[in-house]
Amino acid sequence: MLRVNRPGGGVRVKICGLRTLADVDATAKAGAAYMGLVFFPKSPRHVDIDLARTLAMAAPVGLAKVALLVNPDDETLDHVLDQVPLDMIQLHGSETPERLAEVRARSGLPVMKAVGIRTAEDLAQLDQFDGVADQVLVDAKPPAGSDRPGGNGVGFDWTLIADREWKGPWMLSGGLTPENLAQAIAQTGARQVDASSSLEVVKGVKDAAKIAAFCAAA
Ligand SMILES: O=C(O)c1ccccc1N[C@@H]1O[C@H](COP(=O)(O)O)[C@@H](O)[C@H]1O
Repeated sequence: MLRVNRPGGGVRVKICGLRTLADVDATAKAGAAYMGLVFFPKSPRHVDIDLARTLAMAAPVGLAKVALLVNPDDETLDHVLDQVPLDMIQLHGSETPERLAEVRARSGLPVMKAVGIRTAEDLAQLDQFDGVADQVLVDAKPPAGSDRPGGNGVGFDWTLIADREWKGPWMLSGGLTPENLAQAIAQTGARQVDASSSLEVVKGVKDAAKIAAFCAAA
């Protein structure tokens, strides 16, 4: 079975939804590879441009700064790119492969595309982006009634991707916790993982001990 993003070391971690300098510090100290900044006003993890810039400027070398955007127009994209030093864009809306290519060209950055999975029918979406996006973020579909496309703390049936042969790099997310991470990795073969909700004391407020526990579990 071919698994492309298996560099041979440990599993790389993304901690998403950072909102304070203490979060950046905890994420760096725990050994995460990526930190995510959420630019989605309906999210409890939303950061405005000034805070995002402050947090990104505080990231040490080796901690990649990822901007999470949902169906951004060019004006929004340019504003974020002009103000915040970034290493990657995460598109978490209903962007098409064509829009992804535009965002990559406009930003000059690698683009990770989130795909929501609930049933086997959703795997067609993965086929659309696997090997096309610089990374695919394999997330759970939001539950009915949610006002955001991710960050809901829900998972999906990992057996749906257990035997998949990947064309490009990918990352697993959706309801991952320090407690279920080992099983998620064993079942899917993921070499990169992303979490947000389970690492909070209340929505939008990260906990350094939980961040450390998640990275240790990875
Ligand atoms: O975190 C959010 O609020 C958010 C808002 C809009 C789109 C995506 C969001 N978060 C991403 O969702 C996944 C799963 O998060 P969780 O661990 O289940 O809470 C994660 O990749 C976040 O980057």
